[in-house]
Amino acid sequence: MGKGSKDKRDLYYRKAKEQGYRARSAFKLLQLNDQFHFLDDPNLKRVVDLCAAPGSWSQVLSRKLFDENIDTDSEEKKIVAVDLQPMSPIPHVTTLQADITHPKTLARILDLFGNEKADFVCSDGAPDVTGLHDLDEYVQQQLIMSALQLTTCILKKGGVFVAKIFRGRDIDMLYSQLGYLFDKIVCAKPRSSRGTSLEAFIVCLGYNPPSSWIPKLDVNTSVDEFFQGCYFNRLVISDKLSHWNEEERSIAEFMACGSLESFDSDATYHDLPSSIANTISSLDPVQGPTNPPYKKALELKRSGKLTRSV
Ligand SMILES: C[S@@+](CC[C@H](N)C(=O)[O-])C[C@H]1O[C@@H](n2cnc3c(N)ncnc32)[C@H](O)[C@@H]1O
Repeated sequence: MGKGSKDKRDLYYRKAKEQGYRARSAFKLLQLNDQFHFLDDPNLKRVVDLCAAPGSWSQVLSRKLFDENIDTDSEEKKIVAVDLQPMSPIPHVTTLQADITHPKTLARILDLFGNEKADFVCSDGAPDVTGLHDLDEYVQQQLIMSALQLTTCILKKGGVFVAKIFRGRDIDMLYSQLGYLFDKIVCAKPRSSRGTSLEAFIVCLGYNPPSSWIPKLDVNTSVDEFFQGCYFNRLVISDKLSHWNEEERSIAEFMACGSLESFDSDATYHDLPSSIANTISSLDPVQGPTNPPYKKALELKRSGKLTRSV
């Protein structure tokens, strides 16, 4: 594959570089926002981007809050981006290299917000895949739960939470549990997210937990323990079987996002207007990797010290 051929095959990859975004995922958040307008609220002040590296979602947040909404008081606005990996600086974004599952991370974010709650939290988290399908699915679910736990500790009432999910076997359960904490849950699929992938995004609008429920961030808490108190009066598990009550199944509304004119991420465009097709030349990445695992090997190779142990 020649340099630049990905520029032609994946138009979102190309568009990201043209518009100065570090990753094509920027368009997922932009297309979600086109549908739900959560970033167009002029009162948006404190925003958290979980699992943020390399930072294209943070770039979108920075542009929306500071470049487009210049009329509102920028003194009060704050964006905090958290990732295990280091991130190169982004204007108006405070980056934390930290694990979202660790309670100290929550304390650090609250500290940066002066103990005020956040208006919006998003998470595009994905763990490293092992290839063992069941293990990967389990770790992904744990990461979503951690993002949710952290969010419930930091989000203001009425706030919005957006997170990447994979529509696996048990996803209905997550939708119904989220329904206890938010006014509305939508499962959204932006056009820039490949149709062939199970990836989708839950958009949770109007944080509104039961008044007696206490949020907690603890990786050792089981899902049942976490939601304890939410089910009050809504779900009863009984040993005695009474007559069958047909309970409404909780299925999140599904919504495709992104205008029909936007590119389809699964399509190969053979018929780009020649004015575009002929001018496409490869563009350099917007931001090189900060500390890739292969960095040391490259340095050794350049200095002729790379040896292979047999
Ligand atoms: C798909 S990338 C995020 C892309 C980002 N939204 C963007 O637009 O540039 C997923 C990220 O999740 C991060 N991650 C995975 N587990 C994490 C954890 N426990 N704490 C913090 N970050 C985590 C990974 O380091 C990775 O950078």
